[in-house]
Amino acid sequence: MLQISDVSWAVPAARILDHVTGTVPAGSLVGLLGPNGSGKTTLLRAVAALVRPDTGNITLAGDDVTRLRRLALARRIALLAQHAETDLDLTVRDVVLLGRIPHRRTRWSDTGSDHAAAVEALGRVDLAGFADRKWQTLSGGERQRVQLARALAQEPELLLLDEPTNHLDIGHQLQLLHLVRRSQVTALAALHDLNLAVMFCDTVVVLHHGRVVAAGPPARVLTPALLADVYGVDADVRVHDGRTVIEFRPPS
Ligand SMILES: Nc1ncnc2c1ncn2[C@@H]1O[C@H](COP(=O)(O)OP(=O)(O)OP(=O)(O)O)[C@@H](O)[C@H]1O
Repeated sequence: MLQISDVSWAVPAARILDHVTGTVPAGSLVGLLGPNGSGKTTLLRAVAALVRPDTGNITLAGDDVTRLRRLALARRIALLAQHAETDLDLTVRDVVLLGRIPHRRTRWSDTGSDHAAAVEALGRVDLAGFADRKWQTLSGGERQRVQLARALAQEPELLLLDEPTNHLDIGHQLQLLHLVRRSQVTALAALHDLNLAVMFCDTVVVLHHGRVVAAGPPARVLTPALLADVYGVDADVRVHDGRTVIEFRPPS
């Protein structure tokens, strides 16, 4: 379980995270929602121990993430960042194998099981035939799926996803979140698409100006009043065949 307790972080000009508290129970998928600039990426980076909170703490299965050594962190937490780019001349296989580095006994050699984990992860993201392709030749959506394969090959205890459906067509958006759910990995995902959050997340946490303004099951949290307050949009929330669907109206 991930526990975030009363976390604040500020830069000289602004408080970016303001007393944020929340949990991600083991095996659940929690959606981190909120408008642009509300603090989602910063919170994910704090959970990955890339940002050190000024106050509060973050624990994974009881261990303070800021006290974990780099290798332990890399074994336990995978971060699928928003803009994972490289200029290196890597193949898809090389990129996915990066996820295995924290598990190697020696630093330099891939084992048969590393290769098997990489091939299996590529199959799971629907890119089985791509192992020898050059990273630079992939489309944006293919790159995103390779990065997910890298994160899955890492076999983390916690998966952090920063807008993972960026660049993906609707079929692959649904497939990616379905895959995360089915893998039963404990996951925290920053999402902009609120209907995807309703469809796949066990609970959501809504950030606004760095504060948690609502948390709970998505269908209960995402009311028209909240969407108006936080996103400034006019929306209807309907239930069709037992599924909650959010319909947005154009600004008047
Ligand atoms: N190192 C920094 N120095 C100054 N401001 C920062 C720093 N890091 C983040 N911010 C600011 O903090 C706010 C929150 O940024 P963050 O990237 O966490 O938002 P977000 O919710 O992920 O946004 P988006 O949906 O646009 O990706 C933004 O206003 C950003 O400009």
